[in-house]
Amino acid sequence: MLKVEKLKKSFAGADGPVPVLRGVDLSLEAGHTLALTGDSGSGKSTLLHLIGGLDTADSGHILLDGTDITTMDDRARAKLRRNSIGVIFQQFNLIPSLDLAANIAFQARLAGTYDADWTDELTRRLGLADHRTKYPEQLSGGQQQRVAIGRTLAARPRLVLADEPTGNLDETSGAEVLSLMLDLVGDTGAALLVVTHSRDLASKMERQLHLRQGVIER
Ligand SMILES: Nc1ncnc2c1ncn2[C@@H]1O[C@H](COP(=O)(O)OP(=O)(O)OP(=O)(O)O)[C@@H](O)[C@H]1O
Repeated sequence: MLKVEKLKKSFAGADGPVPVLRGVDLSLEAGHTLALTGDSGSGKSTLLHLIGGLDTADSGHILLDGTDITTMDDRARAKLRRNSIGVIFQQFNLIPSLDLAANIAFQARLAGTYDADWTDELTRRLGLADHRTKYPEQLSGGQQQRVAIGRTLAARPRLVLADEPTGNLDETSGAEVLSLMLDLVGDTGAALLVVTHSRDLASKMERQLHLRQGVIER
């Protein structure tokens, strides 16, 4: 479902462009999970942003179910992002003026895929049912992380991209949230790509790839 080919990306530096991704190749099938590890600054988040359509590559291809998103215009990419790709950021990005229930429903409503039963089930399974009317600032970090996961999965994306999804949680709640995320992703048949520093988290994914010096280590 996801195929990345010869992907390159540089950022402007004081002495000219600094290459971050030097030709990344990877693939991920529907219903499967993949961990991407690599040293700090190796380009993991950059790669995730490109796959998520949040930034554009210098060259190479990103195929989502056969459609090349690198050749799409901004509007088409935004639509694809809304309808097919779910991104879970480290910093939650919840909407402060919306309560928990509205935050969880937000993306699904935008995508036109809101399903009240599925959203209720997600809210319950994420252990958030008693907090529906609370606002983000009234929630703990772990609860906010679970809302961010719920919001993404409520829209039933085909591809879920997660950047350190348990980075702000202690070990026990991190493990709980991860196993819940794997169950929920399994239930929706989505593909999951997780960027992480944690070997433990990476080992819970079916496959692990390591990014080093701008390429996937073989
Ligand atoms: N918008 C930007 N402009 C300039 N340089 C950038 C930009 N985004 C990232 N970089 C640089 O690209 C490199 C890779 O950054 P990236 O955030 O992708 O790494 P990472 O592997 O996710 O790191 P970490 O594990 O620390 O989060 C870094 O050297 C960073 O400074």
